[in-house]
Amino acid sequence: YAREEHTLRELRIFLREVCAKLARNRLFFMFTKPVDVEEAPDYYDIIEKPMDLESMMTRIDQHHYVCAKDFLDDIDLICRNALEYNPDRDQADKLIRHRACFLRDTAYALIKAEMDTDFEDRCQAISADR
Ligand SMILES: CC(=O)c1nc(NC(=O)[C@H]2CNCCN2)sc1-c1cc(O)cc(O)c1
Repeated sequence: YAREEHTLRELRIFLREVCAKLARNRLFFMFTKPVDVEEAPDYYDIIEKPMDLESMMTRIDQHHYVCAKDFLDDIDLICRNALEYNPDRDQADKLIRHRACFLRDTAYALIKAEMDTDFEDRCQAISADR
C-alpha cells in the first residue's frame, strides 16, 4: 500500500509540472481559469461541466487523479466545452476551437514524451483496484 502511495505521489508531482507548463503558455490563457461570464454571458447555460487548468491544479492536490488518463479526460473536457460553445464559422469561434485542439494535442504530446508507459500502467492498475 505504501508503494501505491509513493507511485501516486510521483504521479501528482508529474501532473503539476504538466499542468503548470500548459498554464504558462499564453496561447492557452482563455483555458487557465473558470470561464468569465463577462467574456461569455450565456456560457453556463450552455456548458454543463465547465473545466479549466486552475481547477485541474486543485484537483491534483485533492488526489482526484489516479492516472494520467484521468488527467487527460479533463483536458478533453476543456477542449470539448470550447468546441461546443464556439461552433460558428466566424473568426473568433475558429480561433478558440483551434486553440482548444492545440491545448489537447500539446497535453497528450507532453505526457507521451515525459511519462514511462509502465509507470502509467502501474497507475491504471491502482485506478482499477479502487
Ligand atoms: C474559453 C471559451 O470557450 C471562450 N469562448 C468564447 N467565445 C466567444 O467569445 C464567441 C462565442 N460565439 C460568438 C463569438 N464570440 S470567449 C471565451 C473566453 C475567452 C477568454 O479570454 C476568457 C474566458 O473566460 C472565456
